Amino acid sequence: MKILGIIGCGDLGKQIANYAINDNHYNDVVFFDDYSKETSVNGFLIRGTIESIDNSFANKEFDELIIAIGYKHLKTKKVLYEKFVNRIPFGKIIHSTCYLDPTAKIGHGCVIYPKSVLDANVIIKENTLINISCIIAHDTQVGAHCFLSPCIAMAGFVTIKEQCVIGINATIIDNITIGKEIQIGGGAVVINTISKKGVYVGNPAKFIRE
Ligand SMILES: CC(=O)SCCNC(=O)CCNC(=O)[C@H](O)C(C)(C)COP(=O)(O)OP(=O)(O)OC[C@H]1O[C@@H](n2cnc3c(N)ncnc32)[C@H](O)[C@@H]1OP(=O)(O)O
Repeated sequence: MKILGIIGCGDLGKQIANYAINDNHYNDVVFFDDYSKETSVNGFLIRGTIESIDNSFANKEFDELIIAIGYKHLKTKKVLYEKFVNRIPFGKIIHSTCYLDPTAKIGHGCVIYPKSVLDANVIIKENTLINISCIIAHDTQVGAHCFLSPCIAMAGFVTIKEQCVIGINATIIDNITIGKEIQIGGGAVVINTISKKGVYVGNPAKFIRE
């Protein structure tokens, strides 16, 4: 009996719970949430707030943790990961419909949604979420605490640093580096390395604001 603890019982938490159970990664899910007034969500117990996580783990109420906090709050997602990583094991869900080359490495706390493809030597660092149908080509690295929206295409030897948000259907050509805390808009085409923090949109992707 393996139980997943999920931080955040919103839409993202519900999706991850669905994959956890219906794709056979865990036998049960419990939630921790600071805002919900409910006692359960979709039939899964809300055990308490984030403050109750340590006690709950000590009482063996769950085995592994995953953080379901969305792209607007990646800093919080990082802070929570760092708060718990040295005392509670983080889980990982790679949906069974994904293709992963055997050389690809996925960090703890990651969730890879259905039909994504991760080719040879891809590295996904800890606590990162990859949405449906992303294509990540060989030798590309995605940093910790990132959020990749659906249908992103990344060519080979791309490096994405930590806490980046990549919008739906963005394309990133090969040998590009995207620095930390950068947001790429939906449908953008990134053809140059980007290091200044901020939001970039269009084809070719250009800076629009901090
Ligand atoms: C499963 C899921 O749902 S996962 C989530 C998927 N969602 C996404 O991928 C969302 C991606 N988000 C975007 O593309 C957003 O438009 C952002 C974050 C890039 C920008 O949002 P905002 O800061 O609110 O920008 P705003 O809407 O004010 O637009 C600013 C300017 O940039 C332009 N712009 C905004 N987004 C884009 C875009 N994706 N491509 C091209 N131009 C864009 C606007 O037309 C506007 O131009 P103007 O000043 O000439 O009128």
